[in-house]
Amino acid sequence: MMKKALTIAGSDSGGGAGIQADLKTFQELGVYGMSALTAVTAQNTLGVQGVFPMTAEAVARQIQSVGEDIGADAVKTGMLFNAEIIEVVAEKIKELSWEKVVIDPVMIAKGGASLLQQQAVSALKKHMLPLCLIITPNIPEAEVLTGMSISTMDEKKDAAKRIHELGAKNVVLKGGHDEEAAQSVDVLFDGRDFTFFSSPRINTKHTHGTGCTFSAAITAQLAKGASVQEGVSVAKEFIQAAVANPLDIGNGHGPTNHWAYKMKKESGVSSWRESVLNK
Ligand SMILES: Nc1ncnc2c1ncn2[C@@H]1O[C@H](COP(=O)(O)OP(=O)(O)O)[C@@H](O)[C@H]1O
Ligand SMILES: Cc1ncc(COP(=O)(O)OP(=O)(O)O)c(N)n1
Repeated sequence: MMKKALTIAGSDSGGGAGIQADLKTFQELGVYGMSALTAVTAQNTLGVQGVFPMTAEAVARQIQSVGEDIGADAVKTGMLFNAEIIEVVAEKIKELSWEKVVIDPVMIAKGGASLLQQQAVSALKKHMLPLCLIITPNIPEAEVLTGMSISTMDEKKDAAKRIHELGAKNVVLKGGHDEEAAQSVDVLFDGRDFTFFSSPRINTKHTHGTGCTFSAAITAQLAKGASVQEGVSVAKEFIQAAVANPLDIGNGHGPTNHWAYKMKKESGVSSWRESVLNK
């Protein structure tokens, strides 16, 4: 039976992040993808040129339409933009009794554009964190959620514990912003133990949408019945392949390569370029 995943997130017209990244990732991991749009962004690899939020009513209606007919085996949230949208999303998740919920607490795009109003952070903490199975903050987002500054591994572990105390059952503190490190290390805290997911850091500017893709891959795996640990492990492999095989699209921070993981798995070759060139 086909497994289904829903993304509740913003649209990235450039196709590298937001619902576009999520749906590509769901498809590549063999899961039927659905979307409830929270905002339309005019965006490309150079930055965000405009943000046009949906009404809270429109967001609620989309989620209800999916829930009352199709259903979802797992759900992720990305850009939620304002407190009104956050409140209706939380309401709908409760009403529909969805439990496999992954929150990517999207706040600021790489170019600096705000994708979450500052006054909505407390709504995110109050309404969304207690509902989620996994939250996947990057370092700046974890700093906002905890109010602490994070640079050392001890600080990362401390921050993960504090976010867990806010109600998130599992916290994956991502290491992509640790630019000096040789390894990109994501720290998972499940309320008791820490697990470290480490991969060589790739020196590239084409990392647009890494967080969306990573959290969508976890969601797809959860939809198929994976445990939290298994889901994060596959997501880490997925994003590593996607970053390691850039597509060179646009003039700025280009998207990652959503085909790379599956091509690598299916062809057995180590790089996506190798598999394409051999065809
Ligand atoms: N240059 C890189 N090399 C390898 N992995 C990376 C790189 N940049 C990000 N990642 C991985 O991509 C995922 C998203 O991380 P991050 O960039 O911190 O999130 P966000 O896009 O939300 O800022 C994590 O698994 C992280 O380890
Ligand atoms: C519509 C939309 N949603 C989310 C993001 C942020 O995506 P992320 O994966 O964190 O990647 P960067 O923006 O940091 O490259 C976005 N840009 N747009």
